[in-house]
Amino acid sequence: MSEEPPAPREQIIVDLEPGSEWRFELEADENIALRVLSPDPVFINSEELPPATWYPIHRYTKGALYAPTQARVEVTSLPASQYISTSTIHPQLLNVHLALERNRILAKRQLFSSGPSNGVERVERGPRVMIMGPPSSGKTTVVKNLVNLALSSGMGWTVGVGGLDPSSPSNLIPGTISLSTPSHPLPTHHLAHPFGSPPTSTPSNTLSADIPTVGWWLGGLEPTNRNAEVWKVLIERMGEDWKKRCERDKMALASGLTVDTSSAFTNPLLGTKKDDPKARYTLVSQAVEAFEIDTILVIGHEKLHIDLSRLPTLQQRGTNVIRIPKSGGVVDIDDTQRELIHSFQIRSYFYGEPPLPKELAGLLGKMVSVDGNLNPYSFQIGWETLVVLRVGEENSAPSSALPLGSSRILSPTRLTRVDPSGPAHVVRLLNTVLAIVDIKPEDRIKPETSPKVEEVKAETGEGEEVKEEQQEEEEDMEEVPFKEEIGTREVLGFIVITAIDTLKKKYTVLSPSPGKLPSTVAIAGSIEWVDSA
Ligand SMILES: Nc1ncnc2c1ncn2[C@@H]1O[C@H](COP(=O)(O)OP(=O)(O)OP(=O)(O)O)[C@@H](O)[C@H]1O
Repeated sequence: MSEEPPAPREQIIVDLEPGSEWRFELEADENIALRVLSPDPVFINSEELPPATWYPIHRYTKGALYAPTQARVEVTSLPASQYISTSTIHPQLLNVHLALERNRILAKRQLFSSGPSNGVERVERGPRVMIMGPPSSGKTTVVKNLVNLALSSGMGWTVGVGGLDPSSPSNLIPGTISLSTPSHPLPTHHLAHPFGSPPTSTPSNTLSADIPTVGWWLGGLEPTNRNAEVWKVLIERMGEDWKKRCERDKMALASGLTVDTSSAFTNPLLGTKKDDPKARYTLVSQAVEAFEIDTILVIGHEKLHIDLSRLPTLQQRGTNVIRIPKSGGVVDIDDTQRELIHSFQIRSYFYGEPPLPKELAGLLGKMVSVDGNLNPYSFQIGWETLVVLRVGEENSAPSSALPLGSSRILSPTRLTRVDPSGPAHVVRLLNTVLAIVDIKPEDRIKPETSPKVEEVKAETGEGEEVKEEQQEEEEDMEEVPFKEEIGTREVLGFIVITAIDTLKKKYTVLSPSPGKLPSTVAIAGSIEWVDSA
């Protein structure tokens, strides 16, 4: 019996007026593809859609097509939630882009020519812009648009993208901050990696070009007062990395940097030391200093704009604070959706990006065949072999365990080795995502030079008692034979602990590719993942 040929597809057309946006929100069962039928270009997040070719967009994605001139687009199916709006912030984003582009061109001229400047304004480096705003204000979307505008200009820029939002969406696994350097416009096919996927050991996918990316592991979804010191060190390290990159790559220096931020940046009191009550917006000042940011774009939020314009640390540096409107199309992402995005991003790290659904396969031809070829690998590794560490004060023994009147002086980025034989509710390793860090021979410290836990006695007159307790505490804590610095080092990759065998003393871990782990020292945080796909 021969199969019946598929019914001819109904042609669904979206007509766009000049300067309008077609906004869509795809649900769990909605996958679409679209193609431009009219002669003029149509953009998605400032990436030009290839003319006449189908462009797939996966379920859950939310976004908008923008047509500067009259346009006609064909869609495979109409999402339940979609509408056309003539209110768009594209002209404003274009104005910002043109101002940034001018600086890039002047910087390039300055950096690549040795002759006198002949009265032309001297600009030593490309623009460094940081985007700020409350949750779901469109920060990531603005970053993506500005980066794509620069990468589409035909000038060969390699704009740095700073991901200072360890929550969602980020470039690597949630819990990471990242620095990437795309050289082609970033596509919008799905929500796993809005800034392009980093190269992993898994085969690359045509839907999200591999983008060179370096990541640092915070191990949490946002900067908080508890991880503020670790955050500070990570930002400094990332800033140094960017500086070094610019020293060896003049084009990167001329192209500049665009930084996405966590909405926690809008909280004036976060990360501020208790002994400095006057300090405000410490997270902002730290980032501005680390990356030598010259412009902050504030989305919407009038008070934040005024607050930052008056901030002495920014005034002293001459940082411009500019307010841009919030797009009416930005979708409020609730907690359930955020969890879904996080889970999706982690799954994509291990299993690759989602395969295209069959109904789009015929339309997209070759694009489909590369999906689903990924080779994640699960294996067992002994507790003694895989060294799992935690970074920071919050992971050390509780201060309440110390004698009355005494307090502990610990380095805020100290390392603690996690002992998996401890009580499960304390150890919390099952389903934990671990960041693998590189260890060199010089990172190991000899036992006699290992840092000891120090305690100071408050003036209570109970000296002897405190000393005794201190010794017990020291004996209980396992010394970590590595320099503290490895805990905030750039990461090599990620694994997840999927099972713990307490009898055999082994972890089962999932890695994105077969073969030996690049290092057997891993940092745990609070990011957990269970594959529910
Ligand atoms: N003009 C638009 N039309 C339709 N959807 C949009 C538009 N602009 C942004 N969105 C969508 O709204 C959602 C929130 O935007 P975005 O992630 O840029 O905000 P954010 O401020 O970075 O969020 P977060 O709170 O995670 O920091 C995203 O799914 C994005 O694709």
